[in-house]
Amino acid sequence: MVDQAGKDVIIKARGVSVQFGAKKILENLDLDVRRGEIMGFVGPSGAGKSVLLRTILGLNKKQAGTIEVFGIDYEKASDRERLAVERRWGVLFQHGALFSSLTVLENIQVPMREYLTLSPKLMDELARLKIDLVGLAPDAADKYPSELSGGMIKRAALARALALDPDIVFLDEPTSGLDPIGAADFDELIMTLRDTLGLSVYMVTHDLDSLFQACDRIAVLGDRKVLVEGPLSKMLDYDHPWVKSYFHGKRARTVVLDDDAAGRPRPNGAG
Ligand SMILES: Nc1ncnc2c1ncn2[C@@H]1O[C@H](COP(=O)(O)OP(=O)(O)OP(=O)(O)O)[C@@H](O)[C@H]1O
Repeated sequence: MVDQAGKDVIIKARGVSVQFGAKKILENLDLDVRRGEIMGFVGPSGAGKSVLLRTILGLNKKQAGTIEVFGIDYEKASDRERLAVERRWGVLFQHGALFSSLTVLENIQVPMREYLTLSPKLMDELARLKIDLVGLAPDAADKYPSELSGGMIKRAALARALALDPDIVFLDEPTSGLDPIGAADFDELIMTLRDTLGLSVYMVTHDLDSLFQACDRIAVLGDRKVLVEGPLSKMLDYDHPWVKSYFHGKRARTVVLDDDAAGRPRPNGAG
């Protein structure tokens, strides 16, 4: 699948509607996510960012529309096709969601046990490679989640999301709860993974720093659909009350000014 710009599209949603009882959350929503990009999803609280993510993953039912991931309509797919799709995506749910009774190494091996048939020795080796990939020290392998800092939990959860070498990872508020330095480090890691592995990243976030620094494109959810999507420069020019107040608000100005002070170029032609 390629879009009008000739880019390879790995998630294509058309006319998606989701409601709970009488409450419409998403209505006639269209979306394209391209291969190899970090796409950030923002919007007011309750706009449906998590609902959209869960709907793409097949965890919520939709009332109308189609969603194709890697060209496969997950809802209509056979068990075999579903399995093939699930092996190509990784998910980092909000708050990390590691199993507290398992070590980091064992957590990372959960998807391996579910989807692959590997020897214990090979699984250990692979899990240790993932631990290294996300920048955790080797001794993190034998620690339990309760022994880790917030930033380490996020990295361990990311290592688990990467366990099957996915083409795309879904991240739900990955930097929430991290201090600014920890959050910036996590963003750096995500960008490195995109660059080195060609990973596509679907990231729900409230973090303006992440949007300004890490995202190639942004989609704003509001009024039950994607209000606007594109690079940051497009968000900055977009005439909608919420988009304006978010991208030109006091906090956004601080991010831009901090960037200027640090002499770093702003990505995507911002400002
Ligand atoms: N399983 C469900 N049953 C009923 N209502 C739901 C369900 N899941 C979500 N909702 C409702 O859908 C709306 C959108 O929720 P969602 O969590 O997607 O918002 P969000 O944009 O992710 O918000 P936030 O930024 O606060 O995380 C909310 O009103 C929520 O109460």
